[in-house]
Amino acid sequence: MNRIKTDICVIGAGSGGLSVAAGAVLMGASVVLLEGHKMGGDCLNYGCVPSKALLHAGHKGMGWKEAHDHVRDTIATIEPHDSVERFEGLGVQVITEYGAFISRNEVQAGDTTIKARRFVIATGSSPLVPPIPGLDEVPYLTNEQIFDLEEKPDHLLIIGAGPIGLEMAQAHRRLGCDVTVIEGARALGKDDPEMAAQLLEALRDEGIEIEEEALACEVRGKAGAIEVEAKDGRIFKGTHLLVAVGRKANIQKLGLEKAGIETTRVGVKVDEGLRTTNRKAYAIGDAAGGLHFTHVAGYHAGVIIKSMLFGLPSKAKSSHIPWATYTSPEMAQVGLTEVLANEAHGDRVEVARFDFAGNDRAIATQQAKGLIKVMVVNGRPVGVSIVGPGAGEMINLWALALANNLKMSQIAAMVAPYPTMGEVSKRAAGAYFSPRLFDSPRVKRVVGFVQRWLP
Ligand SMILES: Cc1cc2nc3c(=O)[nH]c(=O)nc-3n(C[C@H](O)[C@H](O)[C@H](O)COP(=O)(O)OP(=O)(O)OC[C@H]3O[C@@H](n4cnc5c(N)ncnc54)[C@H](O)[C@@H]3O)c2cc1C
Ligand SMILES: NC(=O)c1ccc[n+]([C@@H]2O[C@H](COP(=O)([O-])OP(=O)(O)OC[C@H]3O[C@@H](n4cnc5c(N)ncnc54)[C@H](O)[C@@H]3O)[C@@H](O)[C@H]2O)c1
Repeated sequence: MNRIKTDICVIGAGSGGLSVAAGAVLMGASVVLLEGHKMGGDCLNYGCVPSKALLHAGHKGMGWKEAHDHVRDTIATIEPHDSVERFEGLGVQVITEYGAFISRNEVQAGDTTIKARRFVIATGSSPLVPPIPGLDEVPYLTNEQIFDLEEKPDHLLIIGAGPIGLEMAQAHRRLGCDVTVIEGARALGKDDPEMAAQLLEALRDEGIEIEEEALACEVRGKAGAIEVEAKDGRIFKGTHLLVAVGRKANIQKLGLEKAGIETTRVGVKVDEGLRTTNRKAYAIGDAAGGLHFTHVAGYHAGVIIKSMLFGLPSKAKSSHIPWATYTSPEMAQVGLTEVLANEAHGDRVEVARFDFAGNDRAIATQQAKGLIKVMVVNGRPVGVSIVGPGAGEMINLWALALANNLKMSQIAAMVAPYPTMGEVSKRAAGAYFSPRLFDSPRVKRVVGFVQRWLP
């Protein structure tokens, strides 16, 4: 039995845990990092990276085998960055075992007991498998198996039309599969309905069946012949089944009760500074149960490093966190949607819109279908929704604006190169000021007066 003492023990080497470990060790703390499965976590192995690689393969029209080789090559190219070797090179002590608390300040990992001044729970999440009758008797896939499918499904059924369901729907459709998505409520329910409608129309136009208000209630069949029955009796038939109905935090086997760490319905209970009910322990990323994104796990890492290493007050916010769905067209959001902005700010919300049809580059490159909406309160953006080609890149500007509480006048003051798709952001800011400048009798009076007197 080994015993180790360290400043910081990080449990989980995914997006969040790796960022904490690297940051903390480079700033002088001693760090032990525990990983029970694959370095890089969900994002590298079963999430962001393979899904974006498979979508790319679909967009490029690759064949099934080529597409899956591309997925494997992409992971292999990025893997060294997240590897045990790299982290040991940085000075982190990596233990490739699952860890669990045995007391308030000790974690057991294999035959090693780690006593640390601070712990970080960065154990991520797993696919939620709902208790749908019959599901446990048919072969089904989750994000942990779908990227390893050797054979091409003739007809992929997908339960859940969130980002996982729809990204996988488009990737598989473009790789030549029939695809039916079965959604219990509204597809892309967390996004702006007007934006989602444009994306759903595009997906349906390429032959993806998306059935909304179809709560899956029973699953039957066998490999190659699967049936999903919805609550209203509709029956969907396919050869393969992907379950993509959300996530559950990996917190069951952590011995949290031994450390006095409480949980909620969605993850570890944390305060604004991501501290758990045990003051020595923090929880970040998917394990903390909030927004499930790699960049959120990375942001959380920064928040707790400030507090753990420097003892400074530090709070995690979510009002400036962007996200994107990487279908074609893409859809992106930061801050409040129009509905949420209206709920929060009522009549004070003004919505500035600009259609991609008015963007010259979009016209020239045949990508003129898309929309940006900016929700503005007192001259500052509080939310931005974009659907269209490159939406995930365009949202960066607005993520900067919301993170720094910039004004619309500062966006309007930016000169954007012509012709770029990114000009839509400036034009949206322009749309906010246009009525104030061009429809204002006062402005017209002032200009008339000045013109009479100017030499
Ligand atoms: C299909 C899919 C696509 C996605 N696409 C995107 C995207 O495009 N953009 C985006 O921002 N997000 C995306 N996400 C979400 C993103 O993957 C997660 O939000 C992110 O990985 C969370 O990081 P994390 O560090 O909290 O957890 P993870 O990356 O899951 O890492 C947790 C690690 O902890 C390990 N672990 C668990 N328990 C223990 C233990 N007891 N001891 C030791 N180790 C343990 C696990 O093995 C794992 O390696 C996607 C997710 C999926 C499923
Ligand atoms: N591009 C990205 O950034 C990206 C991509 C994929 C995943 N992710 C992250 O992963 C998380 C999980 O994604 P997800 O798509 O699994 O979850 P989700 O919660 O976003 O969507 C799941 C959908 O399944 C539906 N559903 C639930 N039970 C059902 C049933 N019995 N029958 C039919 N429909 C049912 C829900 O109504 C919901 O619309 C996302 O919230 C996101 O944070 C991000």
